[in-house]
Amino acid sequence: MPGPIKNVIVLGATGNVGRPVIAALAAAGFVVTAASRTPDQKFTDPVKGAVVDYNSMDALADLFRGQDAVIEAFPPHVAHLQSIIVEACLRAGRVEHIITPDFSCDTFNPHITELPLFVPKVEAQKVLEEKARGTHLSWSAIITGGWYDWAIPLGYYWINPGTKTITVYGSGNQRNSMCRVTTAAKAVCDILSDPDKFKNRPVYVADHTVSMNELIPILEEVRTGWNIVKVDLDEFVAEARRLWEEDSKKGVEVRLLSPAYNMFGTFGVFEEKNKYNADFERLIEPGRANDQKNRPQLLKDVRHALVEVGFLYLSNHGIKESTVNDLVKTLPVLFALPEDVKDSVALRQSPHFLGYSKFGTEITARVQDQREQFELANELEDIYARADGHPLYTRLQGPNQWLTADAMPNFRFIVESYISALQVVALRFLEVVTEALELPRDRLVPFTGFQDRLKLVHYRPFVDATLDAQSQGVGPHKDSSGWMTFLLQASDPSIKGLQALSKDGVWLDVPPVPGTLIVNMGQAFEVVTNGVCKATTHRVLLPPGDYDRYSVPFFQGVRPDLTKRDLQSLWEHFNKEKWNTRESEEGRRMDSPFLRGKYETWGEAQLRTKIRSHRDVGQRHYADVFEKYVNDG
Ligand SMILES: O=C(O)CCC(=O)C(=O)O
Ligand SMILES: [Fe+2]
Repeated sequence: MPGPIKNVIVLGATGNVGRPVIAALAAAGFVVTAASRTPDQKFTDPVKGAVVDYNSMDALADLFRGQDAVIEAFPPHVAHLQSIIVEACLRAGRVEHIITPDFSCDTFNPHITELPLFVPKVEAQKVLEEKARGTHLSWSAIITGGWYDWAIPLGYYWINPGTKTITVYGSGNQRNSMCRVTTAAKAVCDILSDPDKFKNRPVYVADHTVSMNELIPILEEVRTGWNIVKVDLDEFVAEARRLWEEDSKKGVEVRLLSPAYNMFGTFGVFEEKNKYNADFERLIEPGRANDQKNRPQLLKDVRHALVEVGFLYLSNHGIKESTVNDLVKTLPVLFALPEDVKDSVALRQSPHFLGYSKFGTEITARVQDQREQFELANELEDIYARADGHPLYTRLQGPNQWLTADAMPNFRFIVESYISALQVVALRFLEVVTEALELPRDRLVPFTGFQDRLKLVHYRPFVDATLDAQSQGVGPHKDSSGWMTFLLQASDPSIKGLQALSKDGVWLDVPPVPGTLIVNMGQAFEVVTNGVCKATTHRVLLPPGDYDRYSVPFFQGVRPDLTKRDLQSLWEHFNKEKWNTRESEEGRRMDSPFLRGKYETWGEAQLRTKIRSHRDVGQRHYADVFEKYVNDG
């Protein structure tokens, strides 16, 4: 039996698969080296950055020395390197396990080589098996289907929210399995934690298996006005063949960028008889919800907390202690930086409202809040700037502003690891919530968006504050930007401040409990559940004294293109007679204005809220709509 896997090197570290895999591995406690062909300054301790040179066997073997596992997260067109990599693993001596660069369609299907884009991958797999046979080296291939989470917002998928187009290939009845990148990243961790269980075989991982004809009514419930385009599959594959041959005649080498490549991939997904195993639902490994014994009690508790209470503590959430501790330790250092350093990433510079806001710039319930904060999000491309045709609110999405590594070494890595870990927790928790509210599996996931936001917050009471005149950390509010909030109270447990408004209208302390996160619902969740689950009103009131309080709320994203009608699509399920619920008078006054407001999409309402609360950003980056949003009552 090989020893447990600890040291892991990821090849293709900067890609769409590499980055989340690295963050998930580091969050799970593996010692990670991130290797890419060009030097990348982004990886800092504890993740080690490294440059990989596939032309030198010696250099490669050196790089692998001391590693227990190699993850190949590069695109499959680099798979001809497999022979060199396996050789280097064997020379390095200790490497026990390789995860191959599949992360796509089922390359173990016997018909797959009919789709020429997969041929190099299949050949690489053959080489791997030949070379590893009889050695201590084992491997796993992760089959995921399409990456719908990053592909859909970019319009790369057959659902294109930018152009509001759904393309249906053939009958539309073919089901296919599809995956989120974070789910695959979690699978990498699961496999490396128990490699024997998964060794020398494909592992099937996916979040959903659906057909276009099943998906269209769901998409239409969530948002109307889709333009549906039908494509004849025979003509489509004939055209793919023609383009592929034309490329061959021209001597095209990097096929990944040519249309024929994607067309064959699409055909593989929509072939009518599942010849290429695009629907692999029956093969998906359990992995989720393995604590069946306690499930009924858990569901009861969660339902009670959501409907009757509004706030809950989440323990045993599975986030690695060091991921939380690294962040907690960073906060005092971060906020102690000189004001000009913090201001180098000022929020006002960012059209995405991501950056630093100093003390006293925020007002809640007409009183100035006593806090400073950094707003961050999972790193997304600024698609609004990149291509025409996206609605203005998509501009909320975009890259973070990072402090330089000199000012804050490791900062980016610590934050990204935490965000990745929280994304996984939030999705797992949503599965429990869905079941607790008696909804079909995956029914709530379509309400969640692609951008999750994180705030790092620092509070200080006024020096002259008294018990009668306490400082307002943040005034009473319901969270507006998230679907669910997962809050980390990141100071000593003796430091209080957070309070929630009970159903009877009494402010209750919500003290920090080590090892837990506090979960509360956001305004969109309240609307979707027809008010059955109230977004609880809360505030931070700082008792007088000389201390600092730190907190880190993570706001799970809401899909910005949701309309009022979309948000009401579950109201029949959440009918008020069946689901008894109540709220205090003060809480009711906090109600979400979205349904009453005049804005059609959630994203536009969000943009309006952001512009109104950060007017400097609004004037600077949204001059055309500034007056309209600020003066609309
Ligand atoms: O700092 C806290 O504990 C709560 C922060 C909060 O409610 C918010 O920023 O929305
Ligand atoms: Fe809040």
